Amino acid sequence: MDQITIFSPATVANVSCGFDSLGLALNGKGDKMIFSKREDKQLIITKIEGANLPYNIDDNLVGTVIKAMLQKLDLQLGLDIEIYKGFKPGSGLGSSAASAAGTAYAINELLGKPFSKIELIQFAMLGEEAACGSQIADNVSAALFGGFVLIRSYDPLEIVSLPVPDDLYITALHPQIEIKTEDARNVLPKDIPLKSAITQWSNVGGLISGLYSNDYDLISRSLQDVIVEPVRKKLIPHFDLVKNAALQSGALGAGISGAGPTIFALSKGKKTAKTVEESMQEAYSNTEIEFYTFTSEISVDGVKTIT
Ligand SMILES: Nc1ncnc2c1ncn2[C@@H]1O[C@H](COP(=O)(O)OP(=O)(O)O)[C@@H](O)[C@H]1O
Ligand SMILES: N[C@@H](CCOP(=O)(O)O)C(=O)O
Repeated sequence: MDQITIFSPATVANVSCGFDSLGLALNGKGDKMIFSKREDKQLIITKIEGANLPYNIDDNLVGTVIKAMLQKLDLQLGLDIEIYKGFKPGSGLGSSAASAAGTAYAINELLGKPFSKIELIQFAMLGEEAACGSQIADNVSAALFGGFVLIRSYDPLEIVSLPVPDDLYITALHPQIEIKTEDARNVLPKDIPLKSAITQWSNVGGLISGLYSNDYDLISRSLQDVIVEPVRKKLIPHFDLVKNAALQSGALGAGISGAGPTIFALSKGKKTAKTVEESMQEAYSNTEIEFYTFTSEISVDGVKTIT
């Protein structure tokens, strides 16, 4: 194989209660990337559309992921790389993860699949580290596996695929401001009260149980974050306004997508999700900040080959 074109989905990390542990993949929203072998051994980013990102291979996390994979195999490979970003970096929708997971998947395909899925996640996590300083696995695992995922353990890395109830829809409102994941991690508390920890891990258990049993009321009661959201919401203008609008119009729950600023809501059924989207839009249209919204199914597919 001399060339591969892939699609890598946008993802929502944390899903309220599962900081660094839960993630889901979005349907239809994501990045396209084309990797073409070169005669020589150079890695060249030839095109970037949709975002202002570094062309220098050592400054773009795509280069970090490729170099780690080639080094592991003691190989050299020349590539032209085209990156078409479907959404902006710093949006809370896993932009760095879409690039990192898409690159790990594509290079593995070009090399004849020498690596396991867990190894691909580990390479993609190096890309996340290059972007935000931490080897987080939630976005890249959701992007590579598709659906809803749980990071059961970071060391050793263990990913569990969770069921996705048929009627679960996600709505998102993206205020047009950028929040770097690294900055949003720096505001987090180092210690948390035991009472908050108990509430949080009980909600994670409740959410996962609700996904397995298709129990939307249980999912709804569990979509709460008492640890991260109270701190990070201060970085997102009018967060409570949008969250309340989503909840009042029938959403099961709402919260910060990844590190923000995107605000997400989960709903049962497309009709409710559309009503929720309209309410979120209406609430934000009275503010000074530009935004866009969308409603999506949760994608059962992860990164995939287009051609
Ligand atoms: N291919 C890439 N895709 C996205 N971001 C990249 C890429 N290469 C480097 N970066 C850098 O990573 C940072 C974005 O990552 P992050 O803050 O985690 O945003 P997001 O939440 O969208 O993933 C930016 O500083 C950006 O310049
Ligand atoms: N668990 C991470 C997820 C960051 O997601 P992103 O899409 O904002 O990069 C965190 O919350 O810091």
